[in-house]
Amino acid sequence: MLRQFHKMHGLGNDFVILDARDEPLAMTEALARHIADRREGVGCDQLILLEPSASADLKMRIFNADGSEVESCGNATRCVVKLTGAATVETAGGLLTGSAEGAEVEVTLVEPRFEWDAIPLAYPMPTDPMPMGWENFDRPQAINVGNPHVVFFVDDLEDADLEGIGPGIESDPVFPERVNVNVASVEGGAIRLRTFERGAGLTRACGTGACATAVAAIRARLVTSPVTVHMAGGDLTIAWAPGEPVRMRGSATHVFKGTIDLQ
Ligand SMILES: N[C@H](CCC[C@H](N)C(=O)O)C(=O)O
Repeated sequence: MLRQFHKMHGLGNDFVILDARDEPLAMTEALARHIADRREGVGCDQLILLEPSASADLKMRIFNADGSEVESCGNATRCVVKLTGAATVETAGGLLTGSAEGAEVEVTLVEPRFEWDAIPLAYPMPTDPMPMGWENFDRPQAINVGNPHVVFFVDDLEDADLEGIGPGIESDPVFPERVNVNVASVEGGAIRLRTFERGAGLTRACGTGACATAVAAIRARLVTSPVTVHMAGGDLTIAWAPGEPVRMRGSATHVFKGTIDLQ
């Protein structure tokens, strides 16, 4: 069975987007893993499936490269808004709004959650910061921005062994739904960020990671809103104040349209 797809990326965090609004497509973890495979499939960090929605212009389902279906994806939301012109997007992490403004896309995500059971954590504990450590990464803030994140602030980002320590934190039993791992430094009023993503590993940028990290830095009075977040793939501008949803602005790039044989 041949299906058309769009290949897009948000700051190097790349996606295969399948539009199933007119022609349903039964997605499985195995099929998502196959499409995301960079040798036997098309290759992407996340597979994005568009479906009809009763509450928004469309529904966006997100599957990590390991096949796991998750609640939210910031970079992909900008790509979907740019590709479809949708102004409202239903996701498992909440109802999002977006608009394309020239070369950039502005997306409003959800209001961040901070309670232990909203992250979620396996048992009650403070989340600002968590009284826990993993080797030389300790006392992170835990924040849910539609999906779960922990944020570690360090002095030397290059020295942080995120590749080595990330997998153990991602799958620590204290995170029953696993977690996205963010390590950041604050320099000159801006944030530099690296993210080890749940279900995808190190990516060149993470939109929800940038949102969670900006919220953590604003709460800790390390920066003021709006704040620029620098990542390997490029920059996002994040705005937030307590009691508000998080707003993200950045690019979204269409690379090519293709056809895949789903057998
Ligand atoms: N790995 C994330 C989903 C993709 C998030 C990221 N690509 C973004 O731009 O927000 C999770 O399991 O919650």
